Amino acid sequence: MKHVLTVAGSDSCGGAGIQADLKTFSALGTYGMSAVTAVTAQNTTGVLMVQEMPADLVAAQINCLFDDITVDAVKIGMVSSSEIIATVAGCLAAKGARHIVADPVMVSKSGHQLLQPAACATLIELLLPLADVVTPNIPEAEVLINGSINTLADMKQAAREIYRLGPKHVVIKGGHLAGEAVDVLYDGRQVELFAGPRLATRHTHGTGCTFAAAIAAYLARGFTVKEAVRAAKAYVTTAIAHGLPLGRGHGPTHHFYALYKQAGVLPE
Ligand SMILES: Nc1ncnc2c1ncn2[C@@H]1O[C@H](COP(=O)(O)OP(=O)(O)OP(=O)(O)O)[C@@H](O)[C@H]1O
Ligand SMILES: Cc1ncc(COP(=O)(O)O)c(N)n1
Repeated sequence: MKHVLTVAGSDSCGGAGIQADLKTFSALGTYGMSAVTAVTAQNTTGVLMVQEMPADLVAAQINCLFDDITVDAVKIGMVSSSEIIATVAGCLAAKGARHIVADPVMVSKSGHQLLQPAACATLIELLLPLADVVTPNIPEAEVLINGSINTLADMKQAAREIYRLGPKHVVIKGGHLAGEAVDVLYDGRQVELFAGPRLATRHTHGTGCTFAAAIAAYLARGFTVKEAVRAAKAYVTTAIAHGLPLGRGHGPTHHFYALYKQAGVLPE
């Protein structure tokens, strides 16, 4: 079995962050490990409180895993400060980490800032060049290019511009545009589109985390980036289709639908 590490924030309601990543890793047949960068108190309606972990504790979590266990892929989610970003980038570079998927988390679906605005430059400078795949949503891509994205053509152009910042592949997620949910992959040569139906649901908490974690799990299992993005898109679409109507806000995606169905624990 392959081993995948998530470096991200903890989401107490289990829909996004570390919790979404670990569920995704398990659902996709990989062994999940974590380095917690921050603890958030959040539910489906919003983020109430955030406590960053000390940078040396973040470093210790990452280093002790690489010193003991083969890490086949790494997913990076919420890394809120310049100090934490520099620490994570330094540790991963020093350990020669492979298959790095960086999800440049900036603002939660409920509107809470998860990246300090001053840390954005550090994310661009230190994290993007380390990434095999970077997976901004549309508002994040707009910040990275300092421009606006309203159409599929804008997404393709933005993917090219973000590629110039150093990642080996760019996937811009189309969850925030209207129409079909189309994700755009650029590998420095070609643009590929991954389209899926737009599902009419508000239970989309953690879709971006789930998608990036799935790409990391598939890369660990030996898929090419293109194959991993295709498979991750199928995985997140199913997880959204069976999203759980928990709480009063955006409920989480469902990671184990097929398994639970087979086990007979879901109502018909
Ligand atoms: N309503 C929807 N129906 C189908 N697919 C969707 C929908 N919303 C998002 N997706 C897909 O989910 C994945 C994540 O995209 P999205 O743009 O929502 O990321 P995100 O904003 O980073 O998510 P989050 O911040 O909630 O973790 C993409 O593959 C996108 O196409
Ligand atoms: C710890 C953590 N990481 C990431 C997200 C983004 O997910 P979403 O945009 O669905 O709120 C989040 N809410 N919390």
